[in-house]
Amino acid sequence: MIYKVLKKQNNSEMCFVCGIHNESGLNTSYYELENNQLIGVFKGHDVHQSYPERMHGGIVTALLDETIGRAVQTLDENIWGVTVEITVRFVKPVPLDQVLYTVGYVTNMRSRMFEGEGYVCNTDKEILATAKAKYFIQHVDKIVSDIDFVREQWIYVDDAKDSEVKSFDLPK
Ligand SMILES: CCCCCCCCCCCC(=O)SCCNC(=O)CCNC(=O)[C@H](O)C(C)(C)COP(=O)(O)OP(=O)(O)OC[C@H]1O[C@@H](n2cnc3c(N)ncnc32)[C@H](O)[C@@H]1OP(=O)(O)O
Repeated sequence: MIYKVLKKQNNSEMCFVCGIHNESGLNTSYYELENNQLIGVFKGHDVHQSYPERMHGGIVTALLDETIGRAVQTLDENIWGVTVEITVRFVKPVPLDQVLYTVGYVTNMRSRMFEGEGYVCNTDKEILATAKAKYFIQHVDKIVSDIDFVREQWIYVDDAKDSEVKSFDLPK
């Protein structure tokens, strides 16, 4: 299925998954899609490996955690959460040095918690890992208390290549 991009989400300064200045991180770019799903585009490198040529499962988990957690902002950009539970199924090895997608969406929204699901796939639409996760909703000033995170470290990155990113072909 092909889904149109509605909006690019911000990046952070130093988050392992989306931090633009985290040199060991994945530098993931996130786009909100027309079906309320969120897609992250990333590429792993040798610093992210477990066995040679495959991404570490903990890093795959971090990707899915962040992607599902961010997906809530496709519904309301002022909702922030912290993860309380995540379950991951590693379906196939996640390769390094190739562009891959991580997709997340909310499945259940309540007043203090939300739940969601997600997956990692390759550009041939093969699913490599899936996850379900649960988040506790908190005000961003409570999650990050010593700085104004949104004002100081939540950054819109206007990458030249973004204007070419108009849609994604996904498995579901
Ligand atoms: C930078 C880029 C950003 C990018 C954008 C954002 C993307 C986010 C994705 C990444 C997020 C992370 O990795 S966050 C990092 C990992 N996660 C964390 O650090 C969370 C650490 N845990 C905590 O801070 C705490 O446990 C809290 C805040 C979640 C809850 O503590 P608390 O406030 O003391 O409250 P507590 O009484 O324990 O629980 C409150 C209620 O929630 C329920 N509850 C608690 N845990 C669970 C649970 N697993 N499953 C069911 N229910 C639960 C309790 O039963 C209780 O219900 P009742 O009895 O009141 O009914």
